[in-house]
Amino acid sequence: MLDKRIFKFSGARQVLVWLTLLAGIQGFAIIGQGRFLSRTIVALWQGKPFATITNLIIIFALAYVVRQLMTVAKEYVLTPFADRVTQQLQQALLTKYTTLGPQVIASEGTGKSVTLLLEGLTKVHDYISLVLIKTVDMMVIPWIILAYLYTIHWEQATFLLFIYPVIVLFMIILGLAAQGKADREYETFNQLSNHFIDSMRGLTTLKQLGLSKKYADNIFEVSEQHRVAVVNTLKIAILSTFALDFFTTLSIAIVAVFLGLSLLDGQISLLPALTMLVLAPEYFLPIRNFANDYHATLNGKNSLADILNLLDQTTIAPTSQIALPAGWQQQDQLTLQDVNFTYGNAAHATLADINLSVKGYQKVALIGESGSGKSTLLNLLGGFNVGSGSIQINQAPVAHLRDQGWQINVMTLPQKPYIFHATLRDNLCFYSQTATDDQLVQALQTVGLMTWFEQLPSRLDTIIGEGALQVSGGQAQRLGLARILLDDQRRILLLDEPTAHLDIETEALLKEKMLPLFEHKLVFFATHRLHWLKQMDWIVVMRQGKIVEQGTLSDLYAHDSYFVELEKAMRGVTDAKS
Ligand SMILES: Nc1ncnc2c1ncn2[C@@H]1O[C@H](COP(=O)(O)OP(=O)(O)OP(=O)(O)O)[C@@H](O)[C@H]1O
Repeated sequence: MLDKRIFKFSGARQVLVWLTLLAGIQGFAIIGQGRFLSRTIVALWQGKPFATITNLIIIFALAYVVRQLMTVAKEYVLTPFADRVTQQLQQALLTKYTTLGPQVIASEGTGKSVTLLLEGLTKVHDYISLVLIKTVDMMVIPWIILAYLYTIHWEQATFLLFIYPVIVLFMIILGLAAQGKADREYETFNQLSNHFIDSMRGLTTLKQLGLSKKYADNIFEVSEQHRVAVVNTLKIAILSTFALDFFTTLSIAIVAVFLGLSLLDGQISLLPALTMLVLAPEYFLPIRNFANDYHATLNGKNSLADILNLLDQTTIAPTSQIALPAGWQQQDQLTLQDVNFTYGNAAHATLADINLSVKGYQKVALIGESGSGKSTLLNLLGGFNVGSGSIQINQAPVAHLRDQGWQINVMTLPQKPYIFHATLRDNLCFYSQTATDDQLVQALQTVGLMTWFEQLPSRLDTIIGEGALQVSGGQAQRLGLARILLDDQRRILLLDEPTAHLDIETEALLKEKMLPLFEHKLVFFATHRLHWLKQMDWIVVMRQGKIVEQGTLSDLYAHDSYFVELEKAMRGVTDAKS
């Protein structure tokens, strides 16, 4: 039940010491409560004066209050710790997602990532709040009570001692079964989250393909699987609660029978027998509480394990070793030698033996069939992917390009620039935080968005993006371009098929705006559209993660090369478009 990694969090040991201390006091309070309740009953039985009984009742009440106060105190100690840990985990998780990049979201699933960050953390909070108290109670209270019971009647105490491991064994067996069911429940829950988000995102496509009904059925099926998994976990939970209650009640009944027989035989007097009988259920109570909450905390435990496993994934921390004080300049040179890169879950290297050298304001096209590794190489050049091999900037070796000195020079324009749910102003001031409103409007004019802009209700303050004013693919692309236009510092441009989803007219219009942007910049341009190649200085041809050819366009045409073969194939596709 207890994930030992909880103890790695700062303050966990102090919390544990406090909980042990409070549980100890509570153990004594329980004994006091049992002892004085028994004495009161015996005094009543013996018909003692009311004054004697009042004192006994007062002490019993005091013990009861101390017991309850300890419960409150334990929560008082634990809740700030659980709050702090959850907050730390949330921060660490967000940082990790940012450092690991979009690949990790893609491999985990957006739905799961979102539920982990929202619901998962709440479950972890509940788990920490419950698990530590219950575990400490179970480790401390029964043994204090048992030690006291030994002073009363050692035979019955020994019986209670021996029955305890049997109950623990039983609990472990049922716990393992419950863990299996809860794992299945957790798995189906994550599947459901991912399916749901996927279907929501792809709703337009599903509608167009007439598959929305099929997907709705699919979601229903997964939610049914989840429902069955939840019910199965509940069945085990109810069964184990029932079994545990049965065993503990039976044990107490056996103790009661033997105490009764001893009373009849005159081997024990009423007070110790009654104290024993009152305290026997208290002896079993912590383990029953532990078992009852065990099932309630299993999902929290799984979420915690998932979060900690994700946090344990190695990430390469950003460095700040690369010095380009004046930004990327005409004389600067970047060299990649035998660079390899493998995605975490892939069996083979996605990029292999990459050798590439670029200088100054070169325009470099990356071409190759789909899946050949163009985007992966662009991500490596942007410092998102970190591979192995040698990288040099101006002949000085650098560990990787996840470096602030490098990344501060880089701008990217992807296939579909992401439009944040924010004002148009915030969406534009991406690379240039200090741009004035006039500059923003000028940029919108340059990318041909003036007519659209003039119709916006609050102009630059209009909220755009999901859940607000929607923009078309072409408009998003133009906004992405405007982001780049507004920056006059960064001189390295990474473009990942920025016009792939645009019609040929929009592309032609945008090309006009884009080409001047390429001046005085180092440009890496991944594309399937051949007409861009004429404007490029250097062409890198990729195939199955390798650079198979590189050179100027005329160099490549001069040989009967893979490029010519690829070009023919691409022309077959693009001729229809261009
Ligand atoms: N996050 C990822 N995890 C594992 N493998 C990945 C991941 N992203 C891409 N790949 C794999 O890496 C290979 C190269 O993909 P990449 O996206 O770089 O190709 P590409 O040339 O840009 O393709 P396209 O022209 O279709 O965009 C593919 O086989 C792809 O399946």
